[in-house]
Amino acid sequence: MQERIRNFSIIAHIDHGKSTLADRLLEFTGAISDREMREQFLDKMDLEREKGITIKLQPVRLNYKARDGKEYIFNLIDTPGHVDFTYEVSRSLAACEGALLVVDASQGIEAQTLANVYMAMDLDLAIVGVINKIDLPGARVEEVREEIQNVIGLAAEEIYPISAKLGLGIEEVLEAVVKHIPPPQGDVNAPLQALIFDSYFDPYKGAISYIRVVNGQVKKGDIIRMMSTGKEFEVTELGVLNPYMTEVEKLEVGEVGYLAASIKNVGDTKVGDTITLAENPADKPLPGYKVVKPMVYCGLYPLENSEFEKLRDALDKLKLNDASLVYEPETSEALGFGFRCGFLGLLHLEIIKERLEREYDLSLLATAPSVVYKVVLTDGSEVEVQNPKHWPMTQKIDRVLEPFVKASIMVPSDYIGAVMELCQEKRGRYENMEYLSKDRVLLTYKLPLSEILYDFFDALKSRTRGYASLDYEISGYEESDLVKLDILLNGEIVDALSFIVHRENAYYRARAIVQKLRKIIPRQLYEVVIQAAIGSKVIARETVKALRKDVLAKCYGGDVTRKKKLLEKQKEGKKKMKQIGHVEVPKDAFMTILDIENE
Ligand SMILES: Nc1nc2c(ncn2[C@@H]2O[C@H](COP(=O)(O)OP(=O)(O)OP(=O)(O)O)[C@@H](O)[C@H]2O)c(=O)[nH]1
Repeated sequence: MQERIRNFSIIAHIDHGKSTLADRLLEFTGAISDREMREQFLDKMDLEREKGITIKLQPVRLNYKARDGKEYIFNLIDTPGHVDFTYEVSRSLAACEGALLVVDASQGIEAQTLANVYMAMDLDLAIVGVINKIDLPGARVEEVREEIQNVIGLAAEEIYPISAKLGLGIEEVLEAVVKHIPPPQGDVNAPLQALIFDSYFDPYKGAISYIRVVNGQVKKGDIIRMMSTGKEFEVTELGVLNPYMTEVEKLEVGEVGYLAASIKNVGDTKVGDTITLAENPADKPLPGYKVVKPMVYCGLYPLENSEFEKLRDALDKLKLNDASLVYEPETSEALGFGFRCGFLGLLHLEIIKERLEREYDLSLLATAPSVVYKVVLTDGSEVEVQNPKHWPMTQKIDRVLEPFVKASIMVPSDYIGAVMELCQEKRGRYENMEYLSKDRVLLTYKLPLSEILYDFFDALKSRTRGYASLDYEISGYEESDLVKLDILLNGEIVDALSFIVHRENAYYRARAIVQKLRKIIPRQLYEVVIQAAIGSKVIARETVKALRKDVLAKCYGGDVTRKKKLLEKQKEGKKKMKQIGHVEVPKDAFMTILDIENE
C-alpha cells in the first residue's frame, strides 16, 4: 500500500495556473465529475475566489490507475500563492515527498516560484517541472525549459509541457508523479507520529486537523496525545477528502487525511505539532514549524461603539480558523473601544477586515497599518512599539530600529534602471545582481518593511509594465531616523491618525495628509483646523471653513419644515462619520495615510 502512495504539492507563481492544473488532475482521475466541477474546487473561500488567490491549504485524495496497471493514491496538498502566506507553503511542503513546479510558458520563472522551489529543495522534495499554457501564442516553451534547467537544475526529461486549460499533457503529469516522486518512507509498526499541517474549527465536530501520518497508524477510538501539550483526546472520526469528507476506519503510514476528536479549542490542534498514541507514544516529536509572528498591526474599531462585543465575538470566531491572527482590546480617545490586531501582511489584514464586515455584518474603521519598531531609550532599555500611540517621548529616545526585508526582484534586464530607481526612493540598499539568463536578472535589495508594505508591489508592476516579480523575507532590524507625526483637529491630537515616518519624508507626508483631510472632512458648524506636528512643532496646516449657516441661509428664515428637512439631510450624510470632539470625520479618513502612499 505504502508503495503506491504519492504525496505532493503544486508550487507556482500567482496566475501560472496552479488551480487550473489541480482541477484537471481532479477531473482526469474522476474525483469530481463535470457536473460537480466548480471552477477551481480547491480555492474554497469566496474572498479567495474574488481576489484570485489561494490561502487555505486543503489536501485532496485522488485515485489514479497508472499505465503500469496499478492503482495509486495521490494526495495533492494545496499551497497558497501569496507572499503573505509563505509560511503556509512550507507547512504544506513538509507533508509531501514531491512537488510539481508549474511555470507559465509565456512568463518564465518568477521570484516567488524560485523562493518556493528553494523551500522544496531544503525539504529534499523531488521536483517535477511543468510548463503550462503552451497553447498561448506567446508561449516560449524551449526558452522556459532551458531556464528551468539552468536555474533549478532539473533534467530535460523531468520537465513536461502542458496546457491545463485545454487539458493537454495531463496524463503525462500524472505518470510523472508516479515515476519521479518517491513513495513515503516510514514504518507502519513504529509508534504513531502524525504531523498536523493545518486545522480548522467545525461547529459540530470540533477542531479538525489535517494530518500526515509519518510513522505507525491511527484508528477511530484511539486515545491520541498532542506531543507539545500532553493533552489527550479520543479519535471520533478519521477520513480523507476525495474531495468530499469521506470517513475511514484508520489512517496508516504515508497517508494524508483529517482527524476529529471532539476538541473544543483549535489551540489544542497546533499546526506543526505531532500526534502520537497515549498507549505506546513516540519518544520524540517530528520537527515542527517556526511560529509565525505578525508583521503588521492596525486598530480595528466598530463604527458604532455598541458593536464592540460583536466585534470581539467575530474575532474570536475567525481566530479559530486562523491561528496567525492576533488581537487585544485597546482604547483610542478618538475612536473609543476597539482592538489592536496583528497580521502577516497587508493582504491578510484586508482579508480579515473584509470577512468581519461581510460575514459578521460589522461596520469597521481601520487605522493605518504599522510595523513593529524597536525603540532604545536613553536609559538603555528597549521597547517594541506597534502602535504609534505608544511611541515614547522624543527626549527619552536614544535610537530607533525598524524591520528590514531582503527583497528578491526578478525582471527583464531592460527594466533594471526603473527597479533600482524605485528601490532607491523607498530607502533601499543595493545588495546584488545576478543574470538568470541573457535578458533576465535577479536583483537583491535590503528595504525597510514599512516602505514595501503599502504600494511597493503596485509601483514595481507599473514601472516594469507588469514584468517584475517580487519575493521577500524579513532580514532583521536596522537603525533608522524615524519620527512620530501627529494629526491635530482643532488643536487636539487624534491618536488614531498618528503614524511613524522617516524624518526626511515627514514634511512631504504631512502636507499631503492635511491637504487630503481638508478635502474629505466636510464643512460643518465650526471651522476645522487640521494640523500635522512632530512633537510640539507644527509642520503643516489647512482649514475647513464653517458651513451650516449657508445651508439654512437658503431658506430665507421662514419655512420651518424645510429647515428641518435640510438638517435631517445633513444628519443622513453624517451617518458614515465618526464624531471626534466637535468634528465629524468620515470613516475613510483613517486610511488616508495609506492613500497618500498610494498616490
Ligand atoms: N491559455 C491558458 N490559460 C491558462 C492555462 N492554465 C491556466 N490558465 C489561465 O491562467 C489564469 C490563472 O490560472 P489559475 O489556475 O487561477 O492560477 P493559479 O496559479 O492557481 O493562481 P493563484 O491561485 O492566484 O495562485 C486563469 O485565467 C486561467 O484560466 C493554460 O494552459 N492556457
